[in-house]
Amino acid sequence: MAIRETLKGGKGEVIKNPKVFIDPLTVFKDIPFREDILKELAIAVRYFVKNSVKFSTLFLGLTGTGKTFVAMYMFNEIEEVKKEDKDYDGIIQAYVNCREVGGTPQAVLSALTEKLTGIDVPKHGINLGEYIERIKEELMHHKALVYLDEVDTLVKRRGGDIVLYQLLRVDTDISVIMISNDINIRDYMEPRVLSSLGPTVFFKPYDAEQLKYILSIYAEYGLFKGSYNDEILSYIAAISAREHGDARKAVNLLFRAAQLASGEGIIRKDHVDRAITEYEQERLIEAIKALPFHYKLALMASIRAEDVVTAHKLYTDLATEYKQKPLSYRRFSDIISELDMFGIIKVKIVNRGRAGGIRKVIEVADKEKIMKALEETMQLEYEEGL
Ligand SMILES: Nc1ncnc2c1ncn2[C@@H]1O[C@H](COP(=O)(O)OP(=O)(O)OP(=O)(O)O)[C@@H](O)[C@H]1O
Repeated sequence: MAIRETLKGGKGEVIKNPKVFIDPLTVFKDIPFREDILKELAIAVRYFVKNSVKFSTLFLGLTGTGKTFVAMYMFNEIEEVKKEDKDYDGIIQAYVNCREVGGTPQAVLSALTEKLTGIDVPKHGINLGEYIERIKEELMHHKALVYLDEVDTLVKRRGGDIVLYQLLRVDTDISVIMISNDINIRDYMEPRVLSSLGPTVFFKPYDAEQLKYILSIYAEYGLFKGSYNDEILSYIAAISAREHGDARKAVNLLFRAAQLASGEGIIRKDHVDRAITEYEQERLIEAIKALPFHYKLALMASIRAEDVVTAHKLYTDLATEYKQKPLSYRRFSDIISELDMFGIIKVKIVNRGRAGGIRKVIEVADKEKIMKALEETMQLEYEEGL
């Protein structure tokens, strides 16, 4: 019976329109707290379209500060303006997430060429200059606006910044918006790349007040009236502003809490607390999946062992099993300390009393979940040759 109620979405339902949370760009008419950035960008785009003044810009800011949101909003607005203003007719837009396509210069350039020309291009066996040539050819009669998201993954690859340089300097009408959440991205660029890069736009973290306002819009469009109150929004906003003002976290927490409250008609603090616990666990799993291979081996050994000495023995066996040269005890100990600092494991120093010396005892919470995450990624990495 309860399932039928849930299927029908009747009494006690909290979420009016989930699309607001899943695809917010379909709802947001403008983007609060990012109006100035959007206006400046719109002016640059207009000069580019109407007066052929090329531009490039770097959106820089921590995660969840609205960089991709602003870029995609602009993308959509330009597509709309195309319908009204003839000058925009010949504009081609291409959005590429550098990490998602693989991050290498080859992968990014082939994805970009494909998007700009609309033709499949080989992903291997063709040199980088040829991609640029194909882009140039296509852009003899068009102008292109290129969005390179997570561009830090490209820049950190060998030759990655040179690809950017070529794109920025190519003798065609191409403007580039780059997006990065790595604040140090510019340290990875050669001086000549840096000097051809346009201005950097900083996305400041939202404060609790701003996050609350943002949440109130999601709640207004996405939730039923009366299913939330001011305190709940303030609570989520305060928590999301604590590390840094991450709107993604705030919106996710509200959506998850609303799902947990489904059937109960109102979001309570304990729904939010459960959503936070889940969120933190997911983050931990993500962090574990992103660890370097030997850290994963060390973590796996730590789960099975009680102290650091035993863990090192197990680690050595594991490394051999995975055909890796084991690291020394000293280096292993450093890794263990780092895992402790990340909060993934806990190392406690226990005095052995009269026998002398100390024993470093390892404690790991959520062993099963961590093990599962490790097994999933390690096998893959191993098969792909690390
Ligand atoms: N000003 C805003 N108004 C409404 N929602 C926002 C705003 N800023 C961010 N968001 C929400 O936060 C989510 C994350 O933002 P976005 O994808 O732009 O992050 P980002 O800065 O690109 O971070 P990352 O570097 O992690 O990709 C968006 O999908 C959107 O739901």
